[in-house]
Amino acid sequence: MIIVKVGGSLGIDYDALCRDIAALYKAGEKLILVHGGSAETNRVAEALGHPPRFITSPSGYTSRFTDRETIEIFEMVYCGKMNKGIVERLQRLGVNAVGLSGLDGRVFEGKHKDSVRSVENGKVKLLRGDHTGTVEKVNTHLIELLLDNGYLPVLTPPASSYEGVAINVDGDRAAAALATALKAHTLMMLSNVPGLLREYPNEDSLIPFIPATDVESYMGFAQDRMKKKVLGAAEAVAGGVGRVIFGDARIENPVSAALSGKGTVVADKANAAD
Ligand SMILES: Nc1ncnc2c1ncn2[C@@H]1O[C@H](COP(=O)(O)OP(=O)(O)OP(=O)(O)O)[C@@H](O)[C@H]1O
Repeated sequence: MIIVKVGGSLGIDYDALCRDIAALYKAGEKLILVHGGSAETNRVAEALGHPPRFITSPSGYTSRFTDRETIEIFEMVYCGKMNKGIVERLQRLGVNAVGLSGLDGRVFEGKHKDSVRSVENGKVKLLRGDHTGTVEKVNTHLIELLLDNGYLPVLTPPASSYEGVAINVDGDRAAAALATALKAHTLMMLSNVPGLLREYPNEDSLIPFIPATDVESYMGFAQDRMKKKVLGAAEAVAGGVGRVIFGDARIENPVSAALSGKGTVVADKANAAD
């Protein structure tokens, strides 16, 4: 089982990604696709007159402040335009893809965090009315039903809170929780960079390998949004996933390239070249 998480940053080639996924699926590979949609959400939010607001937590993680209006815009883009765009591409390629958010069948569940701490001008502020959380539970039953019947699940945030409220969750960590729950041998996180860069944004400074026992010590190379990917990778390998690969989604055959070892591979030495 391979879990492919593709981001929503500018430059990602969804046509190339879907062609590659369709070929692998037809060759008998069991795959699940998880996707983001951040850049398009920012664009639509601006156009609707409700521009995005990003906050930095005291521990240095960046996230989107998600009030009720923002979660509705988020759903329009992630569950609507992005999810159906990918499902349509896969259907055209003859793959019976089914698009679901974490709310559907409560595939992704977690605790609703209504207030969040944000560092602004050196001061910590408490902001209320946030619709965010972290995936704590993955309900694999619906996913297994789909996989067992030949469908390819295409999943996206938001998740469901335990009370059934939509919550914005990080897609990388949701994919890590899914890979752990399904005991996937490979989780890949594809984005608009070749992998984890030692000197971001210098693309020649790619870190090719990170030992699974030592992921946290590479956290210092990741800035802003990349931190969640490194955190998700650490969670996945700690949860028993064989290897995590940070790969490039701007290229032809992005999944096959990552499978062949391109990008940053996080694994025990033994699993690195599965
Ligand atoms: N050391 C680093 N190596 C590589 N990328 C880095 C590094 N530090 C920061 N980044 C940034 O992290 C970004 C990837 O994270 P981002 O969350 O934007 O991607 P995504 O997964 O495509 O988005 P989405 O939230 O829509 O799923 C890169 O585009 C890059 O700008």
